[in-house]
Amino acid sequence: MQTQVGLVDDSSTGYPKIILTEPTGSSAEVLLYGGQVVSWKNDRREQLLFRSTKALTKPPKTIRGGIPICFPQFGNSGSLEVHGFARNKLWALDPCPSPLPPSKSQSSIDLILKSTEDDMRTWPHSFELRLRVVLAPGKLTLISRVRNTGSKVFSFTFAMRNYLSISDVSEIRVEGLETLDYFDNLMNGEMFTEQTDAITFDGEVDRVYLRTPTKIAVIDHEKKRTLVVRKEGLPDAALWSPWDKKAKVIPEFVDKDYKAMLCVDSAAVETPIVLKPSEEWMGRQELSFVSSSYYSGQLDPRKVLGY
Ligand SMILES: O=P(O)(O)OC[C@H]1O[C@@H](O)[C@H](O)[C@@H](O)[C@@H]1O
Repeated sequence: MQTQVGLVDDSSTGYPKIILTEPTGSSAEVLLYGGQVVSWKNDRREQLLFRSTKALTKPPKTIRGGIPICFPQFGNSGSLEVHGFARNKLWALDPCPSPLPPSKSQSSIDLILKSTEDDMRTWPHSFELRLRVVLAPGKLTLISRVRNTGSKVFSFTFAMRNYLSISDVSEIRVEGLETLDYFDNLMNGEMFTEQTDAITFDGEVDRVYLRTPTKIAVIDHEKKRTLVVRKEGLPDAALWSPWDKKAKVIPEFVDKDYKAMLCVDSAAVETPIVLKPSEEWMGRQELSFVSSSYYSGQLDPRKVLGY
Protein backbone atom coordinates (compact mmCIF):
# COMPACT_ATOMS: atom_id res chain seq x y z
CA MET A 1 0.00 0.00 0.00
CA GLN A 2 1.27 3.47 -0.86
CA THR A 3 1.48 6.21 1.72
CA GLN A 4 -1.16 8.80 0.90
CA VAL A 5 -2.70 12.04 2.06
CA GLY A 6 -6.26 12.76 1.00
CA LEU A 7 -8.66 15.67 1.48
CA VAL A 8 -12.30 14.52 1.66
CA ASP A 9 -15.52 15.72 3.27
CA ASP A 10 -16.44 14.19 6.61
CA SER A 11 -19.91 12.68 6.18
CA SER A 12 -21.16 13.66 9.63
CA THR A 13 -19.98 17.28 9.60
CA GLY A 14 -19.59 18.23 5.93
CA TYR A 15 -16.23 19.77 6.77
CA PRO A 16 -13.05 18.67 5.04
CA LYS A 17 -10.78 16.19 6.69
CA ILE A 18 -7.36 14.87 5.86
CA ILE A 19 -6.80 11.14 5.82
CA LEU A 20 -3.27 10.04 6.58
CA THR A 21 -2.37 6.46 5.84
CA GLU A 22 0.86 4.75 6.50
CA PRO A 23 2.40 1.82 4.54
CA THR A 24 1.80 -0.58 7.46
CA GLY A 25 -1.95 0.13 7.17
CA SER A 26 -2.40 2.43 10.16
CA SER A 27 -4.42 5.59 9.50
CA ALA A 28 -5.52 8.86 11.06
CA GLU A 29 -8.26 11.33 10.15
CA VAL A 30 -7.85 14.99 10.99
CA LEU A 31 -10.79 17.35 10.68
CA LEU A 32 -10.08 20.92 9.58
CA TYR A 33 -12.93 21.87 11.86
CA GLY A 34 -11.32 22.29 15.27
CA GLY A 35 -7.94 21.08 13.97
CA GLN A 36 -9.14 17.86 15.54
CA VAL A 37 -7.74 14.37 15.06
CA VAL A 38 -11.00 12.36 14.99
CA SER A 39 -9.68 8.87 14.31
CA TRP A 40 -6.47 6.89 14.73
CA LYS A 41 -6.34 3.23 13.74
CA ASN A 42 -3.47 0.80 14.06
CA ASP A 43 -2.40 -1.66 11.36
CA ARG A 44 -5.04 -4.14 12.62
CA ARG A 45 -7.69 -1.45 11.94
CA GLU A 46 -8.40 -1.15 15.68
CA GLN A 47 -9.68 2.29 16.67
CA LEU A 48 -7.46 3.79 19.36
CA LEU A 49 -9.48 6.97 19.94
CA PHE A 50 -13.06 7.18 21.17
CA ARG A 51 -15.63 8.94 19.01
CA SER A 52 -19.24 9.31 20.13
CA THR A 53 -21.57 6.84 18.40
CA LYS A 54 -24.22 9.57 18.15
CA ALA A 55 -22.96 12.10 15.61
CA LEU A 56 -25.22 14.80 16.99
CA THR A 57 -22.51 17.40 17.09
CA LYS A 58 -22.24 19.65 14.07
CA PRO A 59 -20.07 22.72 13.68
CA PRO A 60 -19.84 25.19 15.32
CA LYS A 61 -19.41 22.57 18.05
CA THR A 62 -16.51 20.22 18.42
CA ILE A 63 -16.96 16.48 17.90
CA ARG A 64 -17.17 14.45 21.11
CA GLY A 65 -14.09 12.31 20.78
CA GLY A 66 -10.72 12.26 19.05
CA ILE A 67 -8.21 14.87 20.17
CA PRO A 68 -9.68 18.38 20.48
CA ILE A 69 -7.22 21.22 21.04
CA CYS A 70 -8.09 23.33 24.08
CA PHE A 71 -6.83 26.90 23.59
CA PRO A 72 -6.51 29.63 24.87
CA GLN A 73 -8.15 28.26 28.00
CA PHE A 74 -8.38 24.79 29.48
CA GLY A 75 -11.58 24.00 31.39
CA ASN A 76 -13.37 26.75 33.27
CA SER A 77 -10.22 28.44 34.54
CA GLY A 78 -10.93 31.82 32.88
CA SER A 79 -13.72 33.93 31.43
CA LEU A 80 -13.83 32.22 28.01
CA GLU A 81 -16.02 29.32 26.88
CA VAL A 82 -15.07 25.94 28.42
CA HIS A 83 -11.80 24.67 26.88
CA GLY A 84 -11.44 27.81 24.74
CA PHE A 85 -12.61 28.59 21.22
CA ALA A 86 -9.95 26.88 19.04
CA ARG A 87 -11.80 23.53 18.99
CA ASN A 88 -14.86 25.29 17.56
CA LYS A 89 -13.12 26.98 14.61
CA LEU A 90 -12.31 26.13 11.03
CA TRP A 91 -8.55 25.72 10.71
CA ALA A 92 -6.58 25.82 7.42
CA LEU A 93 -3.74 23.84 5.91
CA ASP A 94 -0.47 25.54 6.84
CA PRO A 95 1.74 26.03 3.79
CA CYS A 96 4.60 27.53 5.79
CA PRO A 97 5.15 25.77 9.13
CA SER A 98 8.41 27.66 9.79
CA PRO A 99 10.59 27.43 11.86
CA LEU A 100 9.77 23.69 11.75
CA PRO A 101 11.11 22.38 8.45
CA PRO A 102 8.38 21.46 5.96
CA SER A 103 7.44 17.87 6.65
CA LYS A 104 9.15 15.34 4.39
CA SER A 105 6.76 12.57 5.38
CA GLN A 106 3.54 12.05 3.44
CA SER A 107 1.99 10.77 6.66
CA SER A 108 2.09 14.22 8.18
CA ILE A 109 0.16 17.46 7.87
CA ASP A 110 0.42 21.02 9.17
CA LEU A 111 -2.65 23.03 10.19
CA ILE A 112 -2.98 26.63 11.31
CA LEU A 113 -5.55 28.77 13.11
CA LYS A 114 -5.05 32.56 13.07
CA SER A 115 -6.90 35.02 15.28
CA THR A 116 -9.79 36.83 13.60
CA GLU A 117 -11.50 40.13 14.46
CA ASP A 118 -14.34 38.07 15.87
CA ASP A 119 -11.97 36.20 18.27
CA MET A 120 -10.38 39.50 19.28
CA ARG A 121 -13.73 40.61 20.76
CA THR A 122 -13.62 37.75 23.28
CA TRP A 123 -9.82 37.37 23.58
CA PRO A 124 -8.05 40.55 22.44
CA HIS A 125 -4.77 38.98 21.33
CA SER A 126 -3.25 38.32 17.95
CA PHE A 127 -1.90 34.77 17.58
CA GLU A 128 -1.09 31.92 15.24
CA LEU A 129 -1.83 28.43 16.54
CA ARG A 130 -0.18 25.61 14.58
CA LEU A 131 -0.58 21.87 14.73
CA ARG A 132 1.58 19.25 13.06
CA VAL A 133 0.15 15.70 13.04
CA VAL A 134 2.60 12.91 12.26
CA LEU A 135 1.54 9.29 11.79
CA ALA A 136 4.13 6.50 12.10
CA PRO A 137 3.86 2.77 12.76
CA GLY A 138 2.25 2.41 16.20
CA LYS A 139 2.66 6.10 16.94
CA LEU A 140 0.77 9.39 16.56
CA THR A 141 2.66 12.62 17.29
CA LEU A 142 1.07 16.05 17.69
CA ILE A 143 3.24 19.16 17.83
CA SER A 144 1.47 22.36 18.71
CA ARG A 145 2.89 25.85 18.57
CA VAL A 146 1.50 29.24 19.55
CA ARG A 147 3.07 32.48 18.27
CA ASN A 148 2.30 35.94 19.60
CA THR A 149 1.79 38.00 16.42
CA GLY A 150 0.57 41.10 18.28
CA SER A 151 2.28 43.91 20.15
CA LYS A 152 1.23 42.99 23.71
CA VAL A 153 2.19 40.13 26.04
CA PHE A 154 -0.47 37.45 26.48
CA SER A 155 -0.88 34.26 28.49
CA PHE A 156 -2.92 31.13 27.91
CA THR A 157 -3.59 27.62 29.14
CA PHE A 158 -3.62 24.68 26.76
CA ALA A 159 -4.40 20.97 26.40
CA MET A 160 -4.50 18.20 23.85
CA ARG A 161 -7.56 16.33 25.08
CA ASN A 162 -7.05 12.65 24.29
CA TYR A 163 -10.32 10.69 24.19
CA LEU A 164 -8.81 7.20 24.42
CA SER A 165 -10.83 4.22 23.26
CA ILE A 166 -10.85 1.61 26.02
CA SER A 167 -12.68 -1.63 26.82
CA ASP A 168 -14.32 -0.52 30.08
CA VAL A 169 -13.29 2.43 32.24
CA SER A 170 -13.86 0.42 35.42
CA GLU A 171 -11.15 -2.05 34.30
CA ILE A 172 -8.48 0.55 33.41
CA ARG A 173 -5.34 1.43 35.38
CA VAL A 174 -3.45 4.68 34.85
CA GLU A 175 0.20 4.61 35.92
CA GLY A 176 2.61 7.52 36.19
CA LEU A 177 0.53 9.95 38.29
CA GLU A 178 1.11 8.41 41.72
CA THR A 179 2.14 10.72 44.61
CA LEU A 180 1.37 13.83 42.54
CA ASP A 181 -0.71 16.83 43.56
CA TYR A 182 -3.92 17.40 41.63
CA PHE A 183 -6.76 19.91 41.41
CA ASP A 184 -10.10 18.18 41.76
CA ASN A 185 -12.77 19.94 39.69
CA LEU A 186 -15.46 17.90 41.47
CA MET A 187 -14.34 19.52 44.76
CA ASN A 188 -14.32 23.16 43.54
CA GLY A 189 -10.73 22.87 42.33
CA GLU A 190 -9.36 21.96 45.77
CA MET A 191 -5.85 20.44 45.77
CA PHE A 192 -5.18 16.86 46.87
CA THR A 193 -2.23 14.47 46.71
CA GLU A 194 -2.63 11.14 44.90
CA GLN A 195 -2.25 8.33 47.43
CA THR A 196 -2.79 5.27 45.25
CA ASP A 197 -0.16 3.31 43.30
CA ALA A 198 -2.28 3.24 40.17
CA ILE A 199 -5.42 5.18 39.39
CA THR A 200 -8.55 3.09 38.86
CA PHE A 201 -12.09 4.32 38.25
CA ASP A 202 -15.39 3.68 40.04
CA GLY A 203 -17.12 7.02 39.51
CA GLU A 204 -16.83 10.45 37.87
CA VAL A 205 -13.27 11.86 37.72
CA ASP A 206 -12.36 15.40 36.66
CA ARG A 207 -8.81 16.28 37.76
CA VAL A 208 -5.68 18.10 36.69
CA TYR A 209 -2.46 16.42 37.91
CA LEU A 210 0.40 18.87 38.31
CA ARG A 211 3.98 18.65 37.07
CA THR A 212 3.76 15.03 35.99
CA PRO A 213 6.50 12.78 34.60
CA THR A 214 6.79 12.88 30.81
CA LYS A 215 5.25 9.39 30.40
CA ILE A 216 1.83 8.13 31.48
CA ALA A 217 0.58 4.58 30.82
CA VAL A 218 -3.06 3.60 30.38
CA ILE A 219 -3.30 -0.15 30.89
CA ASP A 220 -6.23 -2.00 29.33
CA HIS A 221 -6.11 -5.70 30.26
CA GLU A 222 -9.20 -6.60 28.26
CA LYS A 223 -7.96 -5.07 25.00
CA LYS A 224 -4.50 -6.46 25.86
CA ARG A 225 -2.78 -3.19 25.15
CA THR A 226 -1.16 -0.30 26.97
CA LEU A 227 -1.41 3.19 25.56
CA VAL A 228 1.50 5.45 26.47
CA VAL A 229 1.31 9.24 26.43
CA ARG A 230 4.72 10.96 26.20
CA LYS A 231 4.76 14.74 26.42
CA GLU A 232 7.10 17.73 26.35
CA GLY A 233 6.33 21.34 27.16
CA LEU A 234 3.01 20.21 28.67
CA PRO A 235 3.79 19.72 32.37
CA ASP A 236 0.30 18.81 33.60
CA ALA A 237 -2.14 16.00 32.78
CA ALA A 238 -5.93 16.07 33.02
CA LEU A 239 -8.06 12.98 33.64
CA TRP A 240 -11.75 13.05 32.78
CA SER A 241 -14.40 10.37 32.99
CA PRO A 242 -17.99 11.64 33.15
CA TRP A 243 -19.33 8.29 34.44
CA ASP A 244 -23.02 7.46 33.96
CA LYS A 245 -24.79 10.39 35.65
CA LYS A 246 -22.89 13.22 33.94
CA ALA A 247 -22.87 11.32 30.62
CA LYS A 248 -26.70 11.30 30.68
CA VAL A 249 -26.82 15.11 30.50
CA ILE A 250 -24.28 15.30 27.65
CA PRO A 251 -26.28 14.73 24.46
CA GLU A 252 -23.43 13.15 22.48
CA PHE A 253 -23.06 10.26 24.92
CA VAL A 254 -25.43 7.36 24.35
CA ASP A 255 -25.97 4.07 26.18
CA LYS A 256 -22.73 2.96 27.77
CA ASP A 257 -20.47 5.29 25.72
CA TYR A 258 -18.97 6.67 28.93
CA LYS A 259 -17.49 3.23 29.69
CA ALA A 260 -15.64 3.13 26.37
CA MET A 261 -13.68 6.37 26.84
CA LEU A 262 -11.19 7.98 29.14
CA CYS A 263 -9.61 11.40 28.61
CA VAL A 264 -5.92 11.52 29.53
CA ASP A 265 -4.79 14.95 28.40
CA SER A 266 -1.39 16.55 27.91
CA ALA A 267 -1.85 20.00 29.40
CA ALA A 268 -0.32 23.26 30.59
CA VAL A 269 -2.80 24.53 33.16
CA GLU A 270 -1.26 25.29 36.56
CA THR A 271 1.19 27.86 35.22
CA PRO A 272 -0.19 29.74 32.20
CA ILE A 273 2.23 30.13 29.30
CA VAL A 274 3.32 33.73 28.80
CA LEU A 275 4.39 34.95 25.35
CA LYS A 276 5.94 38.33 24.51
CA PRO A 277 5.42 39.76 21.01
CA SER A 278 7.04 37.50 18.36
CA GLU A 279 7.71 34.70 20.86
CA GLU A 280 6.64 31.15 20.11
CA TRP A 281 5.79 28.28 22.48
CA MET A 282 5.86 24.62 21.53
CA GLY A 283 4.20 21.61 23.19
CA ARG A 284 4.42 18.07 21.88
CA GLN A 285 2.86 14.73 22.63
CA GLU A 286 3.38 11.25 21.29
CA LEU A 287 0.76 8.53 21.68
CA SER A 288 1.92 4.96 21.20
CA PHE A 289 0.63 1.57 22.19
CA VAL A 290 2.14 -1.71 23.23
CA SER A 291 0.07 -4.78 22.39
CA SER A 292 0.56 -7.27 25.14
CA SER A 293 -0.65 -10.39 26.77
CA TYR A 294 -1.57 -10.20 30.44
CA TYR A 295 -0.02 -13.60 31.08
CA SER A 296 3.30 -12.68 29.48
CA GLY A 297 3.66 -9.89 32.00
CA GLN A 298 4.18 -7.34 29.25
CA LEU A 299 1.53 -5.13 30.78
CA ASP A 300 3.87 -4.40 33.64
CA PRO A 301 3.86 -0.59 33.53
CA ARG A 302 7.46 -0.47 34.78
CA LYS A 303 8.49 -2.13 31.52
CA VAL A 304 6.35 0.21 29.44
CA LEU A 305 7.41 3.34 31.27
CA GLY A 306 11.05 2.24 31.43
CA TYR A 307 11.47 2.63 35.20
O1 LIG B 1 -18.30 19.09 27.45
P1 LIG B 1 -16.92 19.71 27.31
O2 LIG B 1 -16.98 21.19 27.10
O3 LIG B 1 -16.10 19.01 26.25
O4 LIG B 1 -16.18 19.49 28.67
C1 LIG B 1 -16.18 18.27 29.33
C2 LIG B 1 -15.67 18.45 30.77
O5 LIG B 1 -14.26 18.67 30.70
C3 LIG B 1 -13.66 18.79 31.99
O6 LIG B 1 -12.25 18.96 31.82
C4 LIG B 1 -14.22 20.00 32.70
O7 LIG B 1 -13.62 20.13 33.98
C5 LIG B 1 -15.72 19.81 32.84
O8 LIG B 1 -16.25 20.98 33.46
C6 LIG B 1 -16.35 19.61 31.48
O9 LIG B 1 -17.73 19.28 31.66
